[in-house]
Amino acid sequence: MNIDGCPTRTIRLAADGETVEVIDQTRLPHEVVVRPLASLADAAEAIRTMVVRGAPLIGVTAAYGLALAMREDASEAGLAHAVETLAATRPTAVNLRWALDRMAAALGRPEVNDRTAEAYRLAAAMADEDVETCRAIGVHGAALLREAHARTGREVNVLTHCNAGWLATVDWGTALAPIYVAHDEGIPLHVWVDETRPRNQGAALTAFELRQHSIRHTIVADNAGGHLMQHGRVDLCIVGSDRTTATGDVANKIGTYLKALAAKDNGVPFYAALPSSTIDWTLADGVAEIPIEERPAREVTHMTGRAETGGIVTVEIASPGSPAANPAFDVTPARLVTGIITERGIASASTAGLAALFPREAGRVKARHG
Ligand SMILES: CSC[C@@H](O)[C@@H](O)C(=O)COP(=O)(O)O
Repeated sequence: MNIDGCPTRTIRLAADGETVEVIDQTRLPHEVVVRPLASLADAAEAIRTMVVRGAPLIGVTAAYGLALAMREDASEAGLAHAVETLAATRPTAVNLRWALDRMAAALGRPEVNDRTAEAYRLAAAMADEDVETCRAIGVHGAALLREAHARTGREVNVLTHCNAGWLATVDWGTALAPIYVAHDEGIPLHVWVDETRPRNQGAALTAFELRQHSIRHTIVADNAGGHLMQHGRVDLCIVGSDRTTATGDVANKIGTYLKALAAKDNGVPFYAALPSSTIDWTLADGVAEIPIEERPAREVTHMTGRAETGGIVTVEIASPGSPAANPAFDVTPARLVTGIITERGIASASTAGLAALFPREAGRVKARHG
């Protein structure tokens, strides 16, 4: 995608061929700052502090983090330490574990004699693969928007939560990819952007992306979705996911579940868009089994933004001294999900639906579990 007309990816290699460069998402939408990552510690810190965020981008950053780590210590112990350090950064997005397992298996092969070079090669391939996967999600999902437009004959209203756009991946995004593809085809669209408290990924990042791409959108308070759906102002919801079970339960940013409940009550189709790397084939019950990240209370009690006078400021918005809790994700049960948009097509949110699109992956787990 583009920032101010320049084609941009969220992560790339610097001119020295070793340092990794990422867009610092804690500074958006006010400033576009490229941050260099030069070590394992830098990569882990960038994921933990959400300089980079979004499940697919977390996975690719972890892959590059392993490449940076191999420069420091390419031994067996060095690899194990790097995997452990990166895996501990954020618990919910399974793409992190997926990327690390894939990298560790490839780097552990006896025929690999230069682990550093191989790690950079694999990380770059993973980044390219992510772009292709997300583009395919866009192509499949755009069919839903095309159909909605053909059915209604007017602008299609989509509601999305958090940021599952190109900033959350290497390019294109997941939930926003169908919106980009459909918009580029000329389908008239308007996106309701949930602000997404507490970190405001919707108001800050999704709105930034849509504005850069000249797509009509309106930021709404998180609590507005139900009201908009009751009044027929949402044709469909599309969200991303950080981990989806083999049975179709979808973990995504906190607040997603409430939108799905409102959608069910109002007959509004509710889709999750995700690459197959987000499916945790080992899990069957999302509510019971998906680990939910607890983030600092300060993200709830304080807010960061640009002061009307210019600089970036953090202000306290809560009653001083009151305790706050900050579960960062929730799980939407499969029964509330109309369909799952993947790189291979749209599946029903069920074991059979996902297995039909990904028979090999589903089969491997079945075999492992007997
Ligand atoms: C394509 S990204 C899908 C999800 O990762 C996204 O919806 C989300 O919840 C991101 O959460 P974040 O805490 O900003 O990393």
